[in-house]
Amino acid sequence: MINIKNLNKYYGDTKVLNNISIEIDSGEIFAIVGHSGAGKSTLLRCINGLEVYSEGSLKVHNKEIKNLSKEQLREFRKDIGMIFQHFSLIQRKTVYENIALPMELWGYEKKEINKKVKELVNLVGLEEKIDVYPSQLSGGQKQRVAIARALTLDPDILLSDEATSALDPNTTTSILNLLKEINKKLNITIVLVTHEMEVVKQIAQKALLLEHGNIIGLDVTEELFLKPDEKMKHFLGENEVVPNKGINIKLYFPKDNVYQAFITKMARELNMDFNIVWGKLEEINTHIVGNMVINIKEEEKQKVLEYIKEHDIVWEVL
Ligand SMILES: Nc1ncnc2c1ncn2[C@@H]1O[C@H](COP(=O)(O)OP(=O)(O)OP(=O)(O)O)[C@@H](O)[C@H]1O
Repeated sequence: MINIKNLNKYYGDTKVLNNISIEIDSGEIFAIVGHSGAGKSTLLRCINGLEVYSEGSLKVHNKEIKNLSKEQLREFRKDIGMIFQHFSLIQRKTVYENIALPMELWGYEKKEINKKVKELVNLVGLEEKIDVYPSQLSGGQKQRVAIARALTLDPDILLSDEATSALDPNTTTSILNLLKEINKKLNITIVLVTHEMEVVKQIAQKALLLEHGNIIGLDVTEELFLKPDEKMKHFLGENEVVPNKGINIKLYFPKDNVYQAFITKMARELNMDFNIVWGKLEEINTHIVGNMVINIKEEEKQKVLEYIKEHDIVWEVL
C-alpha cells in the first residue's frame, strides 16, 4: 500500500533521510521510531505529500507522490487522516464543529455531516461532550476529538505524529487501544511516529528505527525487541552487566513459549544449578516475550547448549 524505495531528503545541503526503503501493507500498524531529529516527522510528511522528497520513490496505492499535481494531491490527502501531538483543535469551535470541519470544507450536505459526526463521536466515546469546547476537555478527550476529525472523510490511512506524547501513561494506553480498535473495525492502515518504545510495544506490528536519517532497524516488533542487535541495544540504552567468570548464555523466549517452565525443567533434567544473572520479560503486542542470561560453569557448557538446541530456543553465548 505504501512503497518507499531509496528515498533521500535534503534540507539545503543537509541530508535528513538517507536511502530509506520500506513497504507498509494494507491494514498494518507501522511505527517509525527514533530520537529527536532522526527524521521521523519528515518521513511521515513525505508520505502525505506535505514535504517533497529529493530522490527515490514514494508510492501510495501505486501513485508516485512527487508526480501528483496540486489538485491530485488535494484529492489524495482526502484518503489520509492525520493526528498530532498537540491535537490542533479549533478552540472557538465545539467538539461537533471541530469534527464536522473537513466535511464542511469539502462541501458535504448538512444531513450527511450530522450522521457522520454522530457516528464518530460514538466511536471515540465522546457522546456527552459533543457540544463542549476543547478547553473543557482533558488531553485524552482532545485527542479523541482529533481522531474523530481525522476519520470524517473515510481515509484508508491514518498518520499519527507523536499523538500520545503529551499524555500520561494511562491515557496513552486508552488512546492506543482506540487506535487499535479503529485499525480493526475500519481496516485503516496506521503509520505512527513516536520516540517512545512503550508505544511501539503496545501497538505496532512492525517498526522502523531511524537514527540521523538512516534505517538502523526494520522488523516485526517482537523480533526487534526479542533479539536486539548492537545498534538496537544502544538505541534502547541497554547494557547487560554479566559475570566475568564462567559462561554466560542468553536465552530468548519468543511468544507462546513457557519460559519459567523451561528454566526449571532444564535445571531438574540436567541436575545442575545455574545463576540467572539478567532477565527481562515484557508484553509486546499482547505476547509475553523476553530474554534471560544464565551463568554456568565452563565444564557444563556443552550439555547445556545441547539441551537448549533440542528445545528449539534461540540463544547466544555472550
Ligand atoms: N523545514 C525544515 N528546514 C530545515 N531543516 C529541517 C526542517 N524540518 C526539519 N529539519 C531538520 O531535519 C531533521 C529531521 O527533523 P524531523 O522533525 O523529521 O525529526 P524527528 O525525528 O521528527 O524529530 P522530533 O521528534 O524532534 O520532531 C532535523 O535535523 C531537523 O532539524
